[in-house]
Amino acid sequence: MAVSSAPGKVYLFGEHAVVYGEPAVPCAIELRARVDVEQRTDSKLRVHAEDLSLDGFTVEYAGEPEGRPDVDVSESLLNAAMGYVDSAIEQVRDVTGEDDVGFDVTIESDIPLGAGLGSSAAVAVAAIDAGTRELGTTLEIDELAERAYRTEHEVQGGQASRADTFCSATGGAVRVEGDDCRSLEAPELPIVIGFDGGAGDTGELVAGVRDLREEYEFAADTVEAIGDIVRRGEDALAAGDIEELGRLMNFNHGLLSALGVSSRTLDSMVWAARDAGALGAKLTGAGGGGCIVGLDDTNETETALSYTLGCEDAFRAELAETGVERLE
Ligand SMILES: Nc1ncnc2c1ncn2[C@@H]1O[C@H](COP(=O)(O)OP(=O)(O)O)[C@@H](O)[C@H]1O
Ligand SMILES: C[C@@](O)(CCOP(=O)(O)O)CC(=O)O
Ligand SMILES: [Mg+2]
Repeated sequence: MAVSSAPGKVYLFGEHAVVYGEPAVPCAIELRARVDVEQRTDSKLRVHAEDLSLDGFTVEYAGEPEGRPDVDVSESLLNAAMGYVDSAIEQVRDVTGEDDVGFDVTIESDIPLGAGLGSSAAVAVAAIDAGTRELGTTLEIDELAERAYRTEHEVQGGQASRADTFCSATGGAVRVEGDDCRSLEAPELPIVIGFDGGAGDTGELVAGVRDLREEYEFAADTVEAIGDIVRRGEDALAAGDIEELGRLMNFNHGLLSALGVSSRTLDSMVWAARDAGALGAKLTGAGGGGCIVGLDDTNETETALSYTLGCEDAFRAELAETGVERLE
């Protein structure tokens, strides 16, 4: 058996725009997905994913060729739920050339699903890493990140960036622009997260921004303006200017909101954080529902969020210095 874990992330800046070649700066956080992979004697794939709960059902499912789980939900919901693991295992088969190999895969994760904290990337990175090691191949981190990116690309309907997967594989703060992925020096950041208990469908939200960009020139300009914010943000990060970082995060949230990916609860958590004195606050990840990220080194934001209608959980997040961890 091989066991790997990989962290989730928050976006300081640049989600969505990064899909169209603008830069983005995500930052790995100490919430992890852990994946155990054990080779089977047959070619079946069985996935135990106790956290995989969508619209109130929890499944232990077997991927192809054992068939779909017997649960009463739509095919598309099920595909969205199972897609990342199935596709990660396909990458393991592809990179090792062992097309007919079967696995038992067990996933345990601290990262809420579909909430913008990169659970999909963490699961893909950890699953590919453990799966390849189970077959005796240890991938270089860059290759691992690339393979995990292909998983996200496939499941998100052909549109994804390398940001989440590179960040999860390497840890720390990173900068991603197209296929140029690098690590950044980052100061200690007082990260606070608010979670509305909900989720957004990454593929759908990405498609929504794509349609807007195609229809309106000003939406395409908005995406480019996010790129400008990210470039300013990098300077602020390098200078350790947290106040400027906060202002830029606020601006970034406004533009994401204009692109239609915020929600009432995300907006109210963002405002609660700002009213409490956060230096900045924005949604993180695909949006639609899920998490916001704020910067505040006092307890005020966390406290204010915990009293905010629609906020289910508020907590501080530490930067994860290490990306993938090879546990067994
Ligand atoms: N603990 C888990 N077990 C199984 N699959 C998971 C787990 N966490 C995440 N996933 C996969 O990732 C998907 C959520 O990814 P996504 O919509 O991109 O949101 P995010 O990456 O922001 O959490 C889930 O639908 C599921 O397919
Ligand atoms: C919206 C996007 O920029 C980030 C999605 O992040 P998450 O899956 O919501 O954590 C999509 C991508 O970069 O592939
Ligand atoms: Mg994701």
